[in-house]
Amino acid sequence: MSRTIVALDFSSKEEVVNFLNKFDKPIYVKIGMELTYACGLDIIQTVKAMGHHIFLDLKLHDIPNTVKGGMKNLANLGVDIVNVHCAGGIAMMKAAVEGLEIGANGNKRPLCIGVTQLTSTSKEMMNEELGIPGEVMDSVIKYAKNAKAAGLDGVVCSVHEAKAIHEACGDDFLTVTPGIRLASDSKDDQKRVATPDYANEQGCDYIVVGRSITKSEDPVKTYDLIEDMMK
Ligand SMILES: O=c1ccn([C@@H]2O[C@H](COP(=O)(O)O)[C@@H](O)[C@H]2O)c(=O)[nH]1
Repeated sequence: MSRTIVALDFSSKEEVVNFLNKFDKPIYVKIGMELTYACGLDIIQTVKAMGHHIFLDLKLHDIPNTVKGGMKNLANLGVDIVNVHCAGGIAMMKAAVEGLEIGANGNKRPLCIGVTQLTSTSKEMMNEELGIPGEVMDSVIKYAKNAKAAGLDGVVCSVHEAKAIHEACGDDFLTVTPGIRLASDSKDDQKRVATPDYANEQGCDYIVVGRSITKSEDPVKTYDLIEDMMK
């Protein structure tokens, strides 16, 4: 299966269908808050009917009981991955997994991963604005270990932390890495960025790519180029 997850950060079903119609094979896509808030969860069935794999990126972050209830209702949508913010703590992450297991009712549950430090967070921002001292790496590793202790299947992190996470949490603990840019791209709002070849070198399990593909002149060509770099 493809290790490139394309972020469908669009605001209408029409844009999504036009974009996906360019591809002649199933791909892995990410449905986040922009698309969900515009189209509702029904968009999942539209994308699934086209044969694509789905990472539902709603980043749940609330008290444990609320996250458990939320996950119970996300478990049966047929998506492959869901997520929470690790900042919600171990009890909240455990509740997320419990909710998924209840909702899946004996069927295979979606994988659940935790967002560590957002790839738009720099060391300066983390230290000064968020009040978390030290290196981003240390905070990310702490969150990853908590996620593993809570029974999560992996984390969202930047490429720069993926290798250390595998060392700390094991090779089968998933690292899903956004903040991917081609050498010629601008960084936009992302801070901890890397190229697809570097992601591959660092052993990232999946990369998440949005604008570099969706805003490219030829999205399929750019997708294929990125996929080649991940081989
Ligand atoms: O730490 C994170 C967590 C999630 N994202 C999401 O990934 C894509 C990246 O899009 P680009 O256009 O390639 O920057 C986007 O949907 C984010 O919500 C992230 O970037 N960083």
